[in-house]
Amino acid sequence: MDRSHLPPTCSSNIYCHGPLLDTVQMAGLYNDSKTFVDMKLKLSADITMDHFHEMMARTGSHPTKADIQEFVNQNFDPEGSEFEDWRPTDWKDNPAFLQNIKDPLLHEWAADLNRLWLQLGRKMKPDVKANQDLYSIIYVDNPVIVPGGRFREFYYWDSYWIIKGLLLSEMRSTAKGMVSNFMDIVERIGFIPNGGRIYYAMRSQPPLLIPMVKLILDDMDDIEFLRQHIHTLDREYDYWMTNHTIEVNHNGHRYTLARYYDQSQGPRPESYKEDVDVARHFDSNDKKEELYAELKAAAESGWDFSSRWFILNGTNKGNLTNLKTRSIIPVDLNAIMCWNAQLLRDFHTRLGNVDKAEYYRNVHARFMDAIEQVLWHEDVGVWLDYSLESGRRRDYFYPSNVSPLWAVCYDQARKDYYVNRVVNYLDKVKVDIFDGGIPTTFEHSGEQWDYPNAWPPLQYIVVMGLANTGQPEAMRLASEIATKWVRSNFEVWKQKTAMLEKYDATIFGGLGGGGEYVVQTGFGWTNGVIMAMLNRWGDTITSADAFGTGAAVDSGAVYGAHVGASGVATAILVVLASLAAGTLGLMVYRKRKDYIRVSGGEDYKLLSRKPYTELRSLNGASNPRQR
Ligand SMILES: OC[C@H]1O[C@H](O[C@H]2O[C@H](CO)[C@@H](O)[C@H](O)[C@H]2O)[C@H](O)[C@@H](O)[C@@H]1O
Repeated sequence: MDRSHLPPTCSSNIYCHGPLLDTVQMAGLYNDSKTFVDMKLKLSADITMDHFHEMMARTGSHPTKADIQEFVNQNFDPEGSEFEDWRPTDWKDNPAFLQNIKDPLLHEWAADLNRLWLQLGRKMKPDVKANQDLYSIIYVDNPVIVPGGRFREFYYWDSYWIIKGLLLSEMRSTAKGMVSNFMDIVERIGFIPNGGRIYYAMRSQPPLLIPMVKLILDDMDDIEFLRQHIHTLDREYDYWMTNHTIEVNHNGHRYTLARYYDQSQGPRPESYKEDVDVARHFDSNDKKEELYAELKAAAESGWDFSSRWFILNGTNKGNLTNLKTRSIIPVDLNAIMCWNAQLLRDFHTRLGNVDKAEYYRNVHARFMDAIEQVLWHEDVGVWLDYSLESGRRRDYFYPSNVSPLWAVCYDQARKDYYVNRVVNYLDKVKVDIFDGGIPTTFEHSGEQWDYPNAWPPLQYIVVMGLANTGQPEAMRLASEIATKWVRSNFEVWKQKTAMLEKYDATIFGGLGGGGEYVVQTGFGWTNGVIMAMLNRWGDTITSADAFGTGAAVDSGAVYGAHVGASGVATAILVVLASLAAGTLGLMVYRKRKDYIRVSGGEDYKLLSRKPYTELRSLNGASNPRQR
């Protein structure tokens, strides 16, 4: 397909396309390509371009790395220059959900996580609004909680779990402010970009704004907020229906289903060199542009990158040159679209908009049917992604295969049947054999959304999807997975005093890795997911099993086994052992709290006795020139 008529990733000839971006990014000045595109211009874009042309003329268009570094130093301020100090005014140190957590170590940890919001808040300087052209950050009125590390701006789908956590922390005005920002952005841009930077403005991320509003309404029941923004929610949904759906012919019927897509030219500015290097594999400009589109569509999915989007001879083998994201119908995106339609139906019903409610009832029914007919597989007992290339299912394990449970997009009249089949499926693929959580896939490609990495949002989708069915076997499995996840995250916290964006499913307390940047700390969605799990299972999860090992065995199961085998005396011993381990652990844990680790680009650095307030400035100093 000819893509030459498409716009660049944004109009800025500094941050999104053109010779300056190409020259600086291809010089590889920084360990992380995102560093440069997050820097602030010292002077206007025009003057900066003049300086760039002068530098090119002076060097005969062959500048050395030192020339380019000098040009950047003279014309740009470091990344992070857009923020001013901000302490969330609604933060409190003892939100009620902490009382649900019985284990003393986990209780203390949850209080620490609550404190982490103070490090992850970002408020823009007024100058960003006045001089937007000098910045790549997209101006928003209200402060936001960011994921952390290199992710200094809002991220669309991350915000769902961040808001979940904020509401547990009773930071209602921060949570509502973030949702208000999104409403404003939909009105200004027409949809929500992948993240809060102009270089993300031609692609989105999994559409979770409508579920975010549901979180807000469940917490505050603010019908006026809903009334004020309902048209914006309609608009966001329309954007996805218009730009991301496709007709699928299946068994003689036509179904409308959603996929990730891209409508821009060029590499991702924030990973420019990485994309250009992969594109060298292709000889024509058209083929390179096709690759860039697949890379950007994969980034839109939130799973950047994964063998989930590889198609090679009909399989999921291969590498980034085999990306075919746009040719795959993903279960989770369609489950979310279906869920959104149901939520919009409910919202309009509450507001008395009968016609709109009826419209969304129809949309929801069509998604339910399409998901059932095209994505559900009776013989496998689960939903599977679908390849538009082959017209066949992709029978590979992904946690997203069970996302219709989370989104409640299956026939409720046959709930027990679906839930039993899905529990059997999870049993068959042995999701429970991993010590550190559920892996993203079973493919070891080296990409970050592949084996052995385990990601917080995926654990949440599986766990809450199972738990919310109310079916005993599903709830037992949910509590088992949640216990394992909490303990493994806690193990990392004990070792590094850090929450990570991803972990290693195969190792209890293992760190995630792979992909194109080092594992990041912070971390917005990780904190939100742990808080949600502790809130729900805090009365039963213990930080270690009865033997104090923290091994990935559900404590309830261990307790039950002992009661069955040796009677009440053993049970009492087990409980006493747990309490002793908890108290001892708390003492050790308190001692360790003098240390904080941050990701400093290459690896963890131990920074002894740094108070939390310094963490933010340390995180902001990831520019090598500043170290
Ligand atoms: O810079 C590379 C990519 O980084 C982001 O992706 C990862 O972090 C996001 C923030 O936590 C998360 O939403 C995403 O699922 C991760 O894979 C960014 O979203 C990508 O667009 C970007 O290319």
